[in-house]
Amino acid sequence: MGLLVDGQWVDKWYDTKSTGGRFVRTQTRFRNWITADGAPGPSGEGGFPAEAGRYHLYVSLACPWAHRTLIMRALKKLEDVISVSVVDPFMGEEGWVFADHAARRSAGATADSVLGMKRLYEVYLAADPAYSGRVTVPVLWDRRRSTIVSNESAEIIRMLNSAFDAFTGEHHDYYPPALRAEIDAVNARVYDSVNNGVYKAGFATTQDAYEEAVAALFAELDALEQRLAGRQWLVGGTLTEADIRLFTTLIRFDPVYVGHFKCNIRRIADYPNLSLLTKALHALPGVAETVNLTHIKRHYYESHKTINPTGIVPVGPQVWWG
Ligand SMILES: N[C@@H](CCC(=O)N[C@@H](CS)C(=O)NCC(=O)O)C(=O)O
Repeated sequence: MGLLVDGQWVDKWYDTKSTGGRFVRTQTRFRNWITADGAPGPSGEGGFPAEAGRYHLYVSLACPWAHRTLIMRALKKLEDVISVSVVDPFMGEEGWVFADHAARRSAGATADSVLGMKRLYEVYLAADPAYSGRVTVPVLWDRRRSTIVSNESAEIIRMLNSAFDAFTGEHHDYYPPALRAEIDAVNARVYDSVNNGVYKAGFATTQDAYEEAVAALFAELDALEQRLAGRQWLVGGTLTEADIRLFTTLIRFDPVYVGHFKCNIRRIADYPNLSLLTKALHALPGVAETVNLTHIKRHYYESHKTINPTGIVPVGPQVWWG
């Protein structure tokens, strides 16, 4: 695991010394938007019009942020419009690598079918030879301009939701204007305490930082459980991106976050309403195919050597969501 500094790969774990043992996520760098007509989006520059066969997603099946993009691609039926490459689940000293370069190839991982690179950081360097920063998935690549459109999952799912309607028969809006304020409010809480909260607990290097993160995480899970009493979805009686964003953490929770990240006050299986939400999303057409428990468990337990030095991957738990 590492990062690029002025175009050079440096093998380095997260630095929590300067932040009192707290894990602080860095800001995402490529922030352009694909739009229906190529007009600029809320950030970045224009010139990325929606087209079939032009854009490519680099993902990890282990990663909850990348998982959002795969779910949105499946729900919007964009499989034939946007292609995908999948990195190997093990993130070692070279960071994310593609299947043909992996030490122990895992079913479901692929080669880089666009650029033929061995390592994901080479894709970043193809976009910017002097790039400095973390090399994360997901990455949305533009074949035409040979650059990265975006590496911010929250924005990529909105592009997939709204820009490609001319190329799909599936027009459900997962971020409808009338619900945006409420979706944004739910997303903000879920992001801070749950999606990122599990990482804050797991990557903490002081007892205080860990306990603070776990307390906030379970307070928010308890609040979400209450919110879901008598309703199927988080916002507005309809499936929205807020549900998708919560789901990718929920599905990893019992198999990984309870043990590996020590988020063990309760399991999601102990929350009836959160369990129902997990099952409902998993049952949607195309979603189960985006869930790969082998990649999920292998990535976390094998890659984070400071947390799990033996690299042993637990056998359980039994799957309860479908
Ligand atoms: N803000 C990014 C975060 C993505 C992210 O952190 N991905 C993780 C995998 S779960 C990653 O690639 N980490 C590599 C690293 O930090 O070096 C997003 O949501 O798209």
